[in-house]
Amino acid sequence: MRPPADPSSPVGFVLGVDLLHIFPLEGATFLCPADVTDPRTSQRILEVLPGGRADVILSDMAPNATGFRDLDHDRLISLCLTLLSVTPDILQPGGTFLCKTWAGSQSRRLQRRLTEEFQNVRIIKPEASRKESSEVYFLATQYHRRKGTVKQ
Ligand SMILES: C[S@@+](CC[C@H](N)C(=O)[O-])C[C@H]1O[C@@H](n2cnc3c(N)ncnc32)[C@H](O)[C@@H]1O
Repeated sequence: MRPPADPSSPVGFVLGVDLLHIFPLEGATFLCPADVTDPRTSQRILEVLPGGRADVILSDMAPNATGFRDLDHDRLISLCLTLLSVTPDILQPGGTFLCKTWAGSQSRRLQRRLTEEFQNVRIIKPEASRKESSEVYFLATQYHRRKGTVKQ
């Protein structure tokens, strides 16, 4: 997501990416079908984003649930880590990363990785998220890249 340079202007740039077809939505651009785990998708995102950078990466991605809680958790964490691995190419320094997870044993691993790259990392449970669901979101702000990461 790229908010307007002039805050009084209501126009930003929103780019949606999904494996599935997304119906057109006024004011948004979509890359679909596109798999964020495919390096060609990062390339396409860079080509479409104005200035080649996003201020916010927001992920509600989830794999199709198998019903095996641990497996589903691991697959979703892996998806979040893959997305995090492309942030050096896409996210503006100072930017924000929000991703959905299902709570489980690998959550700490994701949290650790986020803490290496962002100044602030919080776990949030939005009001709209059902209380009985294990869904929680990681909100990471003030992106500074991992020490030693060199942008190509
Ligand atoms: C919980 S749904 C999100 C739905 C969407 N936020 C909405 O309100 O319609 C999870 C979405 O993640 C997408 N997804 C899962 N794995 C993906 C991947 N590797 N690349 C891109 N999208 C993926 C799925 O196709 C699905 O549409």
